[in-house]
Amino acid sequence: MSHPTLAQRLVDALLARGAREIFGIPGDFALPLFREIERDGRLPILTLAHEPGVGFAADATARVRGALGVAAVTYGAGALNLVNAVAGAYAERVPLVVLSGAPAAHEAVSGLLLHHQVKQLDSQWRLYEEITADRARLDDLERAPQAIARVLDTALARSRPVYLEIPRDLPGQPCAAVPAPAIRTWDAERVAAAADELLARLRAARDPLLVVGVEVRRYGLEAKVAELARRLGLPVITSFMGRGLLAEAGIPLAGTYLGLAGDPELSHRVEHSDALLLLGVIVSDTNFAVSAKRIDFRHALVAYDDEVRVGHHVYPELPLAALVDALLQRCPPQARPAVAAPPAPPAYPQGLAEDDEPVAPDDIARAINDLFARHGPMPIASDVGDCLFTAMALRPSALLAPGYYATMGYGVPAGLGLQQASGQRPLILVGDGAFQMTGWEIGHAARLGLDPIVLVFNNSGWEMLRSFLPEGGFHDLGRWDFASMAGGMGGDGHAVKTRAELAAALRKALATRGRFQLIDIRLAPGARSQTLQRFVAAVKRLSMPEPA
Ligand SMILES: Cc1ncc(Cc2csc(CCOP(=O)(O)OP(=O)(O)O)c2C)c(N)n1
Ligand SMILES: [Mg+2]
Repeated sequence: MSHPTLAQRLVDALLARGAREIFGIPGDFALPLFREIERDGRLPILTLAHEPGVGFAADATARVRGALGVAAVTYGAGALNLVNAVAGAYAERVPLVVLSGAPAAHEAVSGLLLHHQVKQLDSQWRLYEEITADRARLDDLERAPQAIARVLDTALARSRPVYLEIPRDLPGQPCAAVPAPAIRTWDAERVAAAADELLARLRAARDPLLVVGVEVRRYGLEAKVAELARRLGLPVITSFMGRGLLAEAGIPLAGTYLGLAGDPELSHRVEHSDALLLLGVIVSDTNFAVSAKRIDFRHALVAYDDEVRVGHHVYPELPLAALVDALLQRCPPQARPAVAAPPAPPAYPQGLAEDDEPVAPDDIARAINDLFARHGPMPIASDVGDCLFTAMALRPSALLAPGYYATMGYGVPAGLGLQQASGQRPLILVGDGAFQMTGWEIGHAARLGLDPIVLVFNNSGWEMLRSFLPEGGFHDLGRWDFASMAGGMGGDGHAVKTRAELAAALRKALATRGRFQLIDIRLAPGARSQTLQRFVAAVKRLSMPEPA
């Protein structure tokens, strides 16, 4: 029996921390790593066309499972192509592992400039420091096991991307075992003090509210947080980024806070609550910028990024999971303090008129809500653009979207990763502009055994940008016929203009398995969702100084 190799030990460690596949594109600096991983056979390598897609797909698998997602690339051109997806994973708290091939030690000292090299041989190493929570160069086989364990455990503990650089002469070399996943520890007394203070504030409040954000999913806490909301009798609101959270937790959601762009009653309650508990919420402009009344976060109760703030009290190094457990321990099931009735759940638009009227974005929301009402919710991957604003009008369902980092190109690759990780057929919402970036990854769906339903909001331009700055011819993209391209990529295309055609295409797509379905929705130029229109009006209102 030959001694286990560095690659096999790396696969052991990734499997032990929840990875179940690797998305990747090799290059000569990564071929030995790919060969050793394929020989090992426990982590399938799923290849795509372009590294941004690799990163977004791996990101989606991490979000779905609440475990490590893995992207493997070559040194230089590959790893630098991946940067934007990794940056998005950092901003949105995703435990994405980057495996990059690298020159062998003897090449590094050859005195030659190496192909794919940028400024210095370690330029890539330095670039990745800024977009990862930890990194290691596995160039010393004695120290590699500890380094791998430290870096992968950091990815999970901080729910952030990490980077491992593997010189191409080492993947097949014998290597000792990697330590098992570390068990997180924390200061129990500190957790108790934070939980006691939080509960005292909530129980003394006139209108306590719970807002849930991305960390609740990243740390697998949706069920516990739903139970906590039940026991505390707290209305549950999601942040813009947290849309889709607790959708399957069997708890009435009061809606999504969108400030001036959202439900006025809900926004008013959030902005005037005297005990706003933010669990795992990124306090960002996309979540809170369009507030009519600036929320004073100094008086909010904020638990985010391993820190709990109660007014001016700060409790550091305090994992969200530990806090939630401590709160549950202090609120036995029978305790249910009386609090004001939760806001009425939002009414989701449905009942699409199947007529010859041209499709508008809100008709797409109606059609999807009708579909969910008939067949149950489907998981959704959404790109950036009006499709994401339209998604705010959908009935609750699992939603993957770059709501904070807001990069285009996420939707289609993430939909592939979503179906790969969940086994559930997803809907993918994507604009024509974003589809032009990474939508072509859909051509790999058949080979990977995936069959998403893709809804292209084809409005012939960058409509979201145009809504912010109408003048300028640089928003126009021309009308692309995506429907006719689907067949050549192994799927079925449906070009629709009217609401009746949209409803029929959705029914046909739902009934067709084994081939991706692309519904090319020819929107009238300038057609926008109500949510986007309200968002733009809110931004304009807030950016205009109040008249004297
Ligand atoms: C990688 C990247 N480059 C540019 C931009 C900036 C942007 C934000 S929204 C947008 C237009 C999106 O057009 P699309 O047709 O997809 O959707 P729609 O607005 O509904 O028509 C751009 C160019 C971002 N966010 N990410
Ligand atoms: Mg567009």
